[in-house]
Amino acid sequence: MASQIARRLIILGAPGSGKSTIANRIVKTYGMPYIVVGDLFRRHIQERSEDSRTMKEHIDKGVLLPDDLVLKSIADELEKVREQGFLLDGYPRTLNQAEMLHRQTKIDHVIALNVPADEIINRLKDRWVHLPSGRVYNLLWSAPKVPGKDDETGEPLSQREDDKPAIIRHRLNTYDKNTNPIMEFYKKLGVLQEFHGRESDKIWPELKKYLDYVLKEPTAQKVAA
Ligand SMILES: Nc1nc2c(ncn2[C@@H]2O[C@H](COP(=O)(O)OP(=O)(O)O)[C@@H](O)[C@H]2O)c(=O)[nH]1
Ligand SMILES: Nc1ncnc2c1ncn2[C@@H]1O[C@H](COP(=O)(O)OP(=O)(O)O)[C@@H](O)[C@H]1O
Repeated sequence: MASQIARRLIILGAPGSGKSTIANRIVKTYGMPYIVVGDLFRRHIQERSEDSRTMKEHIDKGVLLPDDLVLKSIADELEKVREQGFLLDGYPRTLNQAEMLHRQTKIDHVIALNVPADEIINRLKDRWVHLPSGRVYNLLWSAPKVPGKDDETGEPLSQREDDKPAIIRHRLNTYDKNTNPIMEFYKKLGVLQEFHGRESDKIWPELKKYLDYVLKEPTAQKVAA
């Protein structure tokens, strides 16, 4: 079912909490454009485009990229989907990013995944990705049909540099440091909804019930004429 009115959604969560996994189910169910900030940077790095060196240096060490570079990178993508609405994954990661976005684009719903850290660390050691598409697999939980190969293209899967345990711990610390001010920001705006759990298959039914309700409500931003 595609939502008829532009809805602007954000999915928040720690690295490895299942944002991409859940976001793909949201996109399949409600049919809105899906912007994955991390994949955007990985594409820049693969294409060796402008700023790709800075991006690679930061990402391989699990260090957040400068706020202004991030907003510059996603501005064009958001502009392209302003009318249809979108699901944004991987932004904001700092309060400043949330405030900068709020000045440009009002967000209708913020979905926050809350998954225990031990569960996340356990998952990420088995995360394999198909870099060109951003498709995500897990050797124990959602393995590819052919080991090491992407289900759709048959191209090789790889593990991300920043999924190494030491880098993950750093990224989780960064997330813990930054997340409360961002959650408070969206709580004050009355758009935050948190979902707690250890498994995406348990979080999804509750999240879908919530979205079925809110996406039917005509509360979304009237698309600017
Ligand atoms: N064991 C397990 N793995 C999961 C679950 N949900 C997602 N994953 C896997 O955990 C890893 C992180 O999920 P991902 O969607 O990439 O999280 P993101 O970093 O927040 O986008 C991937 O390998 C997923 O396939 C789950 O409920 N259980
Ligand atoms: N909004 C952002 N602000 C700053 N850096 C970011 C942002 N989003 C992604 N990055 C950079 O890209 C890396 C990978 O992000 P992402 O693919 O979203 O990780 P995950 O899917 O594991 O949460 C981050 O560790 C960070 O270095």
